[in-house]
Amino acid sequence: MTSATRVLVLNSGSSSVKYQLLDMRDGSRLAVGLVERIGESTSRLVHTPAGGGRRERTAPMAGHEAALRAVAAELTADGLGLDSPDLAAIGHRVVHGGLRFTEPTVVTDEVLAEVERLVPVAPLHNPANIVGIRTARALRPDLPQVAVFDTAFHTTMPEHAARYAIDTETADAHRIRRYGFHGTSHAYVSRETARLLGRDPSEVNVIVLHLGNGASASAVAGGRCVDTSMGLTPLEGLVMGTRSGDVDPAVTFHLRRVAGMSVDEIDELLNKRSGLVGLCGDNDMREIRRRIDEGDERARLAFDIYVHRLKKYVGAYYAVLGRVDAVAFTAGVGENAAPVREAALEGLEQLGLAVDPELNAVRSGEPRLISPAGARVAVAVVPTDEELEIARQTYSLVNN
Ligand SMILES: Nc1ncnc2c1ncn2[C@@H]1O[C@H](COP(=O)(O)OP(=O)(O)O)[C@@H](O)[C@H]1O
Ligand SMILES: CC(=O)OP(=O)(O)O
Ligand SMILES: [Mg+2]
Repeated sequence: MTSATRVLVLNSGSSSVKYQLLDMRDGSRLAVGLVERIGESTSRLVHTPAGGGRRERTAPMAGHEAALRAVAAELTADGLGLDSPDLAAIGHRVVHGGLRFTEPTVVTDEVLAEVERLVPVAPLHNPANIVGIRTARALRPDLPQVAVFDTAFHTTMPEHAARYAIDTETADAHRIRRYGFHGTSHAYVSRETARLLGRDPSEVNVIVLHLGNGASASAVAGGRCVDTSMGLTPLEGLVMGTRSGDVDPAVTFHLRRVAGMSVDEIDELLNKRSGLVGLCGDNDMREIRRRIDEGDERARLAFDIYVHRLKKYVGAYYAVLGRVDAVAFTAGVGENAAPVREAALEGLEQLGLAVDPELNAVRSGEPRLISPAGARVAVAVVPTDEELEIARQTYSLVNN
């Protein structure tokens, strides 16, 4: 038990850090912020304390350690420094936890070594998470650092969904299987969707579509994940901002043998130069919609490919679940891009799926229904809150 009631959450991405300081007595935010373009000369920190007064700084930050030290300085300037006795713990998003981490975990040297061992299967994410943990630990060695894993929610997937159909001995020797990611978001959003419907999560089947820069779909039956679109790494599944999602694995052999690309070059191509950016040069859905409105054909095709893949996963997870109570759209694209929601469900009326154009056009930060009154399946927009969920899990671990 601790009398301290605050939790700092760090969500370190490949070139960014999102952070929030929360008071767990009521879940309120004391400060929120973001550092972008880490490693470039134009790194930018945007910090907003609870009372308002947004501050923005542009200064080169060579890596995540420099970024976190800059964040700590901003918090100190607001009297919310990391040295505060009110801080109970620091919660970290860790993307890959393999099979071992099914619950939030207090970080020890041994835990850190395991997260390090998983770097090859989350090369864009785990290294940043590790630096985040090390830096936070150096700043407050006495405080519990808690890792909350993206993979944890998906560990309930049955073997027939988690295994690839490849030679079992080879797969087991190298722990090759589908792990799934964005689990904190899929867990939070599926629960919030049940709440929106006024029902208990154990009673509802939900298809969650987490569409951010990285994107994934999941089938959640009675609160448990039964399938998800990301696999061994966050590359499989939906078309994303810069990642290809599903391709025939033979594409990689072809690029190696015929195009003469190295494995690292192919990795970079599929993770960073594919998806929307590879198709049309832009990865931001706002820009793509603007270009479509101007008659840009490449942007139109990129949008159509994105939506076609999404629709296929909705159909697949409908079949996996058998009965679907709700489809929930979340994250940057899912929460904001009405044309994506409309196009993804277009023509699925036979499945009881439809979007009401007027409700779909509403802009709001609140969970809301966008299906027509009386629809067989609820379609919802449910803003995700990975930071709040990480803070809750962190606080509950250190407080019990
Ligand atoms: N108003 C908007 N309309 C359409 N798309 C948006 C809007 N705002 C954000 N997005 C999309 O959301 C993406 C970012 O989503 P987000 O969930 O924040 O991603 P991540 O957490 O992976 O960085 C942007 O790249 C953009 O495509
Ligand atoms: C796992 C993953 O894809 O995360 P993000 O969307 O933050 O890149
Ligand atoms: Mg995200």
